[in-house]
Amino acid sequence: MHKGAKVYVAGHKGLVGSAILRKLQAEGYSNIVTRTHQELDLTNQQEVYRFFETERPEYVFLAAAKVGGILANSTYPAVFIRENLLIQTNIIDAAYRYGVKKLLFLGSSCIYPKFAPQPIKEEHLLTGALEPTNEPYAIAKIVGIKMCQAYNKQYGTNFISVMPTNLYGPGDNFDLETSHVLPALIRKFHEAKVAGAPHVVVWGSGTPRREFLHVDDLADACLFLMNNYDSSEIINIGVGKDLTIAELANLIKEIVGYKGEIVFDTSKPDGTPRKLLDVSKLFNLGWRPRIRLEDGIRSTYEWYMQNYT
Ligand SMILES: NC(=O)C1=CN([C@@H]2O[C@H](COP(=O)(O)OP(=O)(O)OC[C@H]3O[C@@H](n4cnc5c(N)ncnc54)[C@H](OP(=O)(O)O)[C@@H]3O)[C@@H](O)[C@H]2O)C=CC1
Ligand SMILES: C[C@H]1O[C@H](OP(=O)(O)OP(=O)(O)OC[C@H]2O[C@@H](n3cnc4c(=O)[nH]c(N)nc43)[C@H](O)[C@@H]2O)[C@@H](O)[C@@H](O)C1=O
Repeated sequence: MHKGAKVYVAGHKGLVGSAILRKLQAEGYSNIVTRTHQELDLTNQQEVYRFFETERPEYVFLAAAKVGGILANSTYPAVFIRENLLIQTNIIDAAYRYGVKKLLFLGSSCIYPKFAPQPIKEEHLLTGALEPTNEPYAIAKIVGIKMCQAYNKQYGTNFISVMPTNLYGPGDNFDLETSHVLPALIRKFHEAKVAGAPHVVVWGSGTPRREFLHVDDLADACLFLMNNYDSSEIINIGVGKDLTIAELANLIKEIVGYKGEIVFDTSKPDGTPRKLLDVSKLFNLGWRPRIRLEDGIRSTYEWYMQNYT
């Protein structure tokens, strides 16, 4: 991408889209196109075609999606499969019809089988059954990958698919019903500290392992791949290390400065036991994350305090 190229960031108000937008602006890209959800409903095919016909973006970051944590995914499976299929199908097809030079599709580590060998390599896709709590969402993401590959094969497009691990950072969703674990625990420990509550409830057994990547590192990797990766083969984005939910909870407890107890609610689902990504393919291209988990949690906690309290 040259600095004057017309770049469309779909989902620029979200966690990932806003980080990509910040990164593009910081790098001096001067011709960025965005639309809010209110201005353009990406589930509406006619509106999406009209937008691409009028704006003619050259590059697309597809970071618009219906996204949520384990509870939202298992409570609203129909919404997650429908909206994700529509959004990605409309954008990928419009990108082909209106001559987009390159598109980057954001998948997720939940596309891999529940019991995939760890760390999970890209070739483990479609080698086993999926985790039930987010299967409809994962299936939509797999369709997105296959659609990019099919369009590349049949139409000669350059649509790449990247698979990030669990993300966090400024702009995250802190709603306790729909968020992912890391922002949820920042909020729970903070509110318990302020209220002087004796304990904080952490869902599940605390034993599942998760890998966390700061969204500014993810945005950096997305720009790197947009500029340096041209292949239909999917590519993982992560840090190469994970920790248990109990370890994460203790780390956040310490950073927030909460002195009470942690109680595990085993009536809530654990989800997949582990999904550590094998990131050797990305690292071999020369990319590395920069933000340590502890530093990233500290700055995200500061962002939360400035924006939510
Ligand atoms: N967060 C994570 O841990 C991970 C995320 N990813 C992937 O990264 C991508 C972005 O996720 P993330 O930034 O976390 O999600 P967010 O929910 O923070 O952002 C998604 C954005 O898409 C917009 N959007 C949703 N539906 C529509 C629609 N119908 N029309 C227009 N805009 C819409 C949302 O707007 P509004 O809020 O107004 O609806 C929001 O701004 C997704 O593809 C996700 O699968 C992958 C791995 C992990
Ligand atoms: C990114 C990824 O995100 C999702 O998968 P997930 O990793 O299972 O999501 P999660 O962050 O919500 O939970 C991680 C673990 O943490 C535990 N946990 C403890 N306490 C809280 C808590 O308070 N909130 C939440 N949400 N989880 C909690 C929780 O029980 C689970 O064991 C999918 O939507 C999937 O689609 C996807 O792509």
